[in-house]
Amino acid sequence: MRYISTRGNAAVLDFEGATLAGLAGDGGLYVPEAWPSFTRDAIAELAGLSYVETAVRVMAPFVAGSLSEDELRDLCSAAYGRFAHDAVTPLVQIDQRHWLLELFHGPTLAFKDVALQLLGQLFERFLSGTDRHLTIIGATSGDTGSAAIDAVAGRKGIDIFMLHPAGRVSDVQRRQMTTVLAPNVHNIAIDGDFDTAQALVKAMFNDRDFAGRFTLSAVNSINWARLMAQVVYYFYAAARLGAPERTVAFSVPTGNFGDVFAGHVAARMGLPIARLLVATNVNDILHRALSSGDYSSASVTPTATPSMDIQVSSNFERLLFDVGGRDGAALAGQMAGFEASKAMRLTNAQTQGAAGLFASASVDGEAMAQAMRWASERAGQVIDPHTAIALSAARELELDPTIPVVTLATAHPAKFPDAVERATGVRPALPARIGDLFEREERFDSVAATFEAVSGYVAERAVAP
Ligand SMILES: Cc1ncc(COP(=O)(O)O)c(C=O)c1O
Ligand SMILES: N[C@@H](CCOP(=O)(O)O)C(=O)O
Repeated sequence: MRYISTRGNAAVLDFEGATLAGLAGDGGLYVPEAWPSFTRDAIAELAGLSYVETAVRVMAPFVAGSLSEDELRDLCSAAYGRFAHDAVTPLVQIDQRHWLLELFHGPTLAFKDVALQLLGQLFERFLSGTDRHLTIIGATSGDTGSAAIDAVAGRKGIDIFMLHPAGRVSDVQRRQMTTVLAPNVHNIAIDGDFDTAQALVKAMFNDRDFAGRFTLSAVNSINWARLMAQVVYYFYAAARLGAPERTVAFSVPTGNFGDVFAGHVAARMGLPIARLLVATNVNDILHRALSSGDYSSASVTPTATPSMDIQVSSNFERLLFDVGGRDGAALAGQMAGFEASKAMRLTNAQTQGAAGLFASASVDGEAMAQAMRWASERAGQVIDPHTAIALSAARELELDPTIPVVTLATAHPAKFPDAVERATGVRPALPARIGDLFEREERFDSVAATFEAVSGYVAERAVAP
């Protein structure tokens, strides 16, 4: 499989190259040159397979040329062996129509573990036998950070620098990052929001002088391997609900557009998906873009769903590329305009190309709390606020009522105990394996949210290749 940049002007790479590079050299994002295609028979065969076998079938075409199926199976077994549920991502029924796909049984209690546990294995595999040293730089609104840190802490040949917005992640989220004291882990609190952190990370990748001094890599969903691993659970869930004979809809709590883009990839590969519902909180740039073509960024409003407090969604670029005619040069111009003005209009091709599959909704705090109460009263399910945003949107989705709607449950409720308690009266406890989180020592540095300060901090500590 070959990977090309959404902006059409970067080296074409194989899977290993795209995984290690993270961001493309022209500022774009890597995508497969063509989508692999699954027949109906191949989808039907997935119904009885374990998560690991499903993962091997779904991901094998994407890693072809870089990993054999047996190598991929070994990496998946190691990655998913650390999950606390045998099904890895179990489905839970709430009522006749609604299901939850629980994606939070990994080590750090959010869906990010599904991809990042594998990415940690991939980094180790691609670095083994070389003397390369990776400098990973990432930005987090709370969940990517801990999942990435857990995946690479203590690994040889890797340093990770993780930027989080000070005061804008939950205490559990922050401690899950800052209590990891491995010497290759560097937590940086910046005075700003997630968009600022993400822009600083991209600026470091795009600064030739800085990037030329280190072997930079990414753990955010700008890294194609992240999304590839997330495609798997769409197949896994749909196969269990009767695909390909039965179509399924998915409601996805959305911020950086990675998780829902993975659903788009599954649909491109032939999975019969009736609808992908993009559910945002009041930071609704994606809802505005999909419903009216207006992709203009406003300032971020802090909410009870901090992981989705995002107004510039990295992976939306991948969708615009894919549904807009795959014209890298045109998209490079469009993105340059957006980067300058923080506003753009989608082209007709982009709007219409997205409309066939995507629907969207913006959900406020009250509707989120109601969804939490409904899940608790209807099915005894205590859900996290991000999941509740998507469940609330799912309940309003206009669709043939016989089509099952799967809401992606992206985080364990114990990551956001205050919001859950406010809505339901129940204070979810941390699982025993991290029960002592609040007694652990924390370590992080506060750094000014400027390119000079953050790149200087990284440069002082990073290892040249
Ligand atoms: C718990 C949770 N739900 C939903 C999202 C949004 O996912 P995405 O950024 O892939 O759209 C995030 C952050 O990424 C998250 O941490
Ligand atoms: N919600 C995310 C934001 C970063 O998203 P990513 O999927 O691009 O890593 C987080 O928890 O950090």
